[in-house]
Amino acid sequence: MTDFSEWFHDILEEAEIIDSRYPVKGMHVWLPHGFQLRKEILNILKNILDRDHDEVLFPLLIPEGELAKEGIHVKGFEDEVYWITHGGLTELNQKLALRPTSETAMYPMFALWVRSHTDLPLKVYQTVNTFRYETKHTRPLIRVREITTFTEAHTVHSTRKEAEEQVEKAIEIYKEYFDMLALPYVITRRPVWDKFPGADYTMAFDTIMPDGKSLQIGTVHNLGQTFAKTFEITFENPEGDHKLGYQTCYGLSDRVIASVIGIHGDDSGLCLPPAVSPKQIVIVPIIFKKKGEEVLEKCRSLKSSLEKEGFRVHLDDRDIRAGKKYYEWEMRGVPLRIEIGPRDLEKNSAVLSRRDNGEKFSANLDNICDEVENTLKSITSHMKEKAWAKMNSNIRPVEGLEEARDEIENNKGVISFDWCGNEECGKEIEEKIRVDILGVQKEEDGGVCFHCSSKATCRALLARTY
Ligand SMILES: Nc1ncnc2c1ncn2[C@@H]1O[C@H](COS(=O)(=O)NC(=O)[C@@H](N)CS)[C@@H](O)[C@H]1O
Ligand SMILES: [Mg+2]
Ligand SMILES: [Zn+2]
Repeated sequence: MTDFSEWFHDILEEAEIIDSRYPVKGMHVWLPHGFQLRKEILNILKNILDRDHDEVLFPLLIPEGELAKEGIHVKGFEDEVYWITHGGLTELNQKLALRPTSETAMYPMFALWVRSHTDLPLKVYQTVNTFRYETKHTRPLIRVREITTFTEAHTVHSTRKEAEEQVEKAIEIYKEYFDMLALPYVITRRPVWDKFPGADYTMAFDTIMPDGKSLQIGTVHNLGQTFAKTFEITFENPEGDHKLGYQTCYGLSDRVIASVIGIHGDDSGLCLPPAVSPKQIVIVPIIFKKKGEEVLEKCRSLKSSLEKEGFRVHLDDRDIRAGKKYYEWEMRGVPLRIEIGPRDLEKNSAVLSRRDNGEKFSANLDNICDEVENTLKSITSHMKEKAWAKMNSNIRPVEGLEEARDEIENNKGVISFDWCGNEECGKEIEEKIRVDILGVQKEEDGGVCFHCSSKATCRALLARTY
């Protein structure tokens, strides 16, 4: 883990997450193990969104005319959009964009769907691949050109207040989601120069990767009425007047998977939160000459009773050394290993071994399901505590720009500081010490800006970012 970038690339290969040899830069193949991890991570999110959103699916291709309608939005994406110009040998009379995100695919349809206030609030989401011709250094899962796991939610409301409330609800959804993945985060309001193109304001979730650089792992945008005006998303209110809708959208990507791998991983490999590990438990029979068959029998019945409880279990009965199995399943991040040998048969017990802290203890087979349930729960809370403690130790308050420069040069991580909030001061800070201002963490009067010494209006965060 001393060289995180190398560790990250190596583990993606060794744990068979993706194959990055695909011959298009920034696009990779999901391998079976990685695809299962991605599926479990997506399931958690879908179960939360499905409570009060409808899942939909929009076309990948967006006519140039629609994409170009919202000036600020298209300006923000114009150098990232992939274009389709031909169908076979026939040149298309209108270029088609591969969606970089789906506002301009969805909102012409929202204009057809939304007629009356009774059609609101409209709350849909889709999990699709989106395409962005990223010119900065691409990295698997972190900065890709095909964002394969892009979950975007889009909502329409009848009042500004309700849209603002939806932004808060989306923030709660992301908190619940990241908590289940034991991922720590800071939440800030992005500076105006770094908000989503076309949004009134952007709330962002950032985490800190092991190399001290921050990674934006989720964003929630209040779109106000900008897109409603452009795409004529209007509704008839109870008094019969035609009003413009108020919108929000929020999104997550492959970066969530990158964070689960990077933040919880260690020098033994992956360390997966039980909620998303493709296999939560691996049973390893300790076979000697005598009693081999009985041990295997016991392992099989243990597997089926755990599976009946809904756990994802693998029985590794390959004829290879147990040590080799331990290495492999620890590298693949399985949270809990259960060993059963002849001695355990006599005592009707098994040895449980935790991947997160290496703890080994024996448990009675009669109440093994409760033992497993409780152990997996304590693994999740331990992983969460550990990750939050590490992140919080990497957020340091400083009094001045030079101190911030030293901190960032020596430790990277996140710096918190008193800020005046205005643009040219913020941009000067970013240029002078080569950082990004993540944004405002808390509105807070009193104190002076740590750079320009004018009145501070907030507590803000800055970092070197991906
Ligand atoms: N090139 C990329 N590779 C991986 N993830 C990315 C990439 N670009 C953006 N993301 C992730 O996608 C999230 C949503 O993207 S976004 O531009 O901020 N927001 C939107 O596109 C809005 N339509 C909400 S879905 C970001 O928070 C970031 O975590
Ligand atoms: Mg971008
Ligand atoms: Zn200032």
